[in-house]
Amino acid sequence: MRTFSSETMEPTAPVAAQPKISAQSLNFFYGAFQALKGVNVDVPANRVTAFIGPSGCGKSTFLRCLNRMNDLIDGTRIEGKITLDGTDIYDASVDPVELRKEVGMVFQKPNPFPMSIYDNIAYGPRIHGVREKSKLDEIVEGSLKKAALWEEVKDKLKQSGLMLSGGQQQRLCIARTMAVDPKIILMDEPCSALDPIATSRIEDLIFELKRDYTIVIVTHNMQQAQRASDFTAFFMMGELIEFNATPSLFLHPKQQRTEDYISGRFG
Ligand SMILES: Nc1ncnc2c1ncn2[C@@H]1O[C@H](COP(=O)(O)OP(=O)(O)OP(=O)(O)O)[C@@H](O)[C@H]1O
Repeated sequence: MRTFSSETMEPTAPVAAQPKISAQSLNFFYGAFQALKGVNVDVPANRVTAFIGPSGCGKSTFLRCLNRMNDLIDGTRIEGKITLDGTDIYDASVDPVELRKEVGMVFQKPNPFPMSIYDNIAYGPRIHGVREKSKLDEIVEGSLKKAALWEEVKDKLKQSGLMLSGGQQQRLCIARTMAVDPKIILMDEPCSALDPIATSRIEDLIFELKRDYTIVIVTHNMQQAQRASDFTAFFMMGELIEFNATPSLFLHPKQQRTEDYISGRFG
């Protein structure tokens, strides 16, 4: 399997794992403004892939294409193809609600629902038809354990999720995402509102989670990309400039613009 830089269409790196998501010739428009230009990338399964690049380069737009969140914005248009396990996610037969169950998302600002910790986690499974109390209990406990939050909250599951610290709230949101059993977790700057200790806990968690999930993380923090990701995609002005294994991209960038960005010459 090969990956390509959109600039050169030359292979940039061999990728060891199977692609979970594949974008081909992806263009994305907000009205007349083209935010993504000819993006080709394979996101490997059970790995962490970081999207980096200067503000406004299209990282979040691309992330939102992966679970069709951009469908919710009026006047947008997409060209090209995105496949998940080989299935075109923009095919008319795909239900975006079902897709978002498979491709969960965690946002920049922790956004627990204004309800109990338990109900935050049980909310998604209930929507998808789980009614049995014992099953919901199992999902709540399992998701909180996976999100490394169980020990801190097991005695206060009836308390509001809004009472937790910022870092705990973000782990609650990660647990909530996992409760509907996704395959992929998209994270849009999940640590930008957190202090260094809470950030470090989320990074440890991301490392643990890649055993079971494919993770894509948008980050402005290049140290975080280096610490937490296996692969990195560098975007600039809507183009994917370079994609490679993270150590290679940071130590031996192939494109001058990647080198300029990671060495802090702009951005
Ligand atoms: N809803 C929208 N309507 C119109 N233009 C938008 C919308 N959202 C984003 N854009 C534009 O698309 C481009 C890419 O934005 P995007 O948020 O994807 O960039 P980003 O790389 O994630 O930026 P940041 O790092 O600042 O979050 C920018 O020029 C932005 O102004």
